[in-house]
Amino acid sequence: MTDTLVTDSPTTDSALKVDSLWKIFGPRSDQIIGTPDADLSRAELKAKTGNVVGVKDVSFDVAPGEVFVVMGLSGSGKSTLVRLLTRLIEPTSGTVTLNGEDITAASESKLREIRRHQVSMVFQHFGLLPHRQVIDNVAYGLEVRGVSKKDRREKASEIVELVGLKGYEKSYPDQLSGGMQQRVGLARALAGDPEMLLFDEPFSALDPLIRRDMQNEVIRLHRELGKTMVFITHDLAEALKLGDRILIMRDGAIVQIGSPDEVVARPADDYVKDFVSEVPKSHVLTLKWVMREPRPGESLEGPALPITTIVRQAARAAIASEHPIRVMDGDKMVGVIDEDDIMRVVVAEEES
Ligand SMILES: Nc1ncnc2c1ncn2[C@@H]1O[C@H](COP(=O)(O)OP(=O)(O)OP(=O)(O)O)[C@@H](O)[C@H]1O
Repeated sequence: MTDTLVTDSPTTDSALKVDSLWKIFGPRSDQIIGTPDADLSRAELKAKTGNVVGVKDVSFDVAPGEVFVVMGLSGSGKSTLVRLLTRLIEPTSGTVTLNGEDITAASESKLREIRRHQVSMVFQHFGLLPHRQVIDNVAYGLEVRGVSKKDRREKASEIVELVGLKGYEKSYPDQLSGGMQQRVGLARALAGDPEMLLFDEPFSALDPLIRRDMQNEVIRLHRELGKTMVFITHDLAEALKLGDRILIMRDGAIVQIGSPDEVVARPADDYVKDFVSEVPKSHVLTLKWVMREPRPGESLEGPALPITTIVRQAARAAIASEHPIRVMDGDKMVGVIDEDDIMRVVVAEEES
């Protein structure tokens, strides 16, 4: 979502830190971790013990303001993982730390406080209150918190405008399209000014065009508000579009964590490779992955572009310039790229 290449674990303090998190469903689920059975595949464990691994030894860090996407097919454990983050489901083992607070050790009252003030969730089926107008749906969380009617209406109007629903304050949910209802859901999540937003496949039921609008809306809101976001999806294109980094899950475990360009350029295994095979490479890869050393005698007078530029965005400059583009990492030239190099990426993606 940003042009910044986030490769390693964030160096800033984490907004969210997940450490060796497990969720096993079934009988005696707490007696599996640490035994050889924990190494069995999900199917083998189920056959042997009747337990199902929902989330398997998952660790990751999310930096403040980062958009972190968790992607996987149905059954890969995404919903379980997102619910573990606020302990809507109890972990079997491991820890979740939110803004320095150990969620796994928090009391019930602390958890309620965190869910009300620090983290908001946006679901596919948002569960808007049908007999309440948009404005009161948006203000609902503030009402629960005991904010006065005047103050919560004021805040809710501000947020309604922010998500593009101005004029619909007095409508009821069933008078709105699916996309607009999801905007109400977004507004409701934002009204309490949480530090983090958790999205659980919020746009999966929307038509493709409306879905695209909503994705753009998330990008815009992130730019304006800078909130940390954890976004769950089964859609790779959505993951690549929204994520600063993407965690790919399979059978409850992590297959790869990386920035969109890393995942596409260096898939961790055949599973990810298969996933990304249809992705238009020139839309995702940055110059980092396609630049080369200058050839002897080659002109170094071409325009300079940052190494984080997406290939497609560099194409116009490459075509317009007689000289190769200089690829810059800060002030340092780290390589060059010309029209032919870019064409090679585009042709390769057409062939695949
Ligand atoms: N309460 C439960 N009891 C037993 N097994 C469960 C429970 N909840 C989830 N599972 C199992 O855990 C695994 C992960 O499920 P989860 O719903 O987290 O996956 P998902 O990636 O979110 O899939 P989907 O997109 O279909 O919801 C699945 O095999 C599922 O059957």
